[in-house]
Amino acid sequence: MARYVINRSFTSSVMRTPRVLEIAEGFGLGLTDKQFVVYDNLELEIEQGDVVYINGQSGSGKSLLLKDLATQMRRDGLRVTDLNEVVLEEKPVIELVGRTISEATDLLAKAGISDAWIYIRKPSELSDGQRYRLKLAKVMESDADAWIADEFGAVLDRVTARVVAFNMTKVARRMGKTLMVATTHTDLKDELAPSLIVTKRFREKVETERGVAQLGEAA
Ligand SMILES: Nc1ncnc2c1ncn2[C@@H]1O[C@H](COP(=O)(O)OP(=O)(O)OP(=O)(O)O)[C@@H](O)[C@H]1O
Repeated sequence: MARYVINRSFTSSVMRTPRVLEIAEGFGLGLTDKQFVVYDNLELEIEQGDVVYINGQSGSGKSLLLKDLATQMRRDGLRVTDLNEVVLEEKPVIELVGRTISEATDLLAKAGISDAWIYIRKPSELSDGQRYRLKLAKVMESDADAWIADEFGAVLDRVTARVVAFNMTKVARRMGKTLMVATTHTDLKDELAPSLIVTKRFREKVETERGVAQLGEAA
């Protein structure tokens, strides 16, 4: 079990343009620098193989948390594959994952792609949602210790998002990977069967819920 401590705050300084000054005057806003705290000594214990589901409204701090966890894990010597860092070569989809065609179709199916027309297209010819799923297949192919995906399933219709969440959890648990996803959507709890749910509220408020599912339950 590794323990991570997250601290994050920003000092906001406002650029005093004529329009800003007019707005400030009109709405009675003070323009002195203010510090706002996003995380204040948040302690998280994450075990290898955990599924971590990070929720919260837009701007609440989900991406910052994922990035900090990834940084700390890498500092501890863990290998982390981040969906945001996946670069797609401009080749047919079927060439981009797996060592064989059957491995490729299997990984793609788990990521929600099972259409032969998509297999033969290049990434630039895919929709955002198709590209996102292709990146998920690349993440599932990686032999890293932890997989992270921000905006998880955000560009997918909700049925596809649920199917992909279920498959990804299953693969991660089978392979003993730590899976950490962040999204504003709160509808993936059943499919992800997370071992840890982090709900980020505004300012530094955070709720955590552990033990929603034990390793292997979702498989
Ligand atoms: N470099 C920065 N300087 C100042 N404030 C920042 C910086 N990076 C992030 N923030 C602020 O920190 C807060 C959390 O940002 P974060 O990107 O983690 O939100 P999020 O929950 O992932 O949002 P979304 O769902 O919209 O992607 C936001 O209010 C954002 O404005």
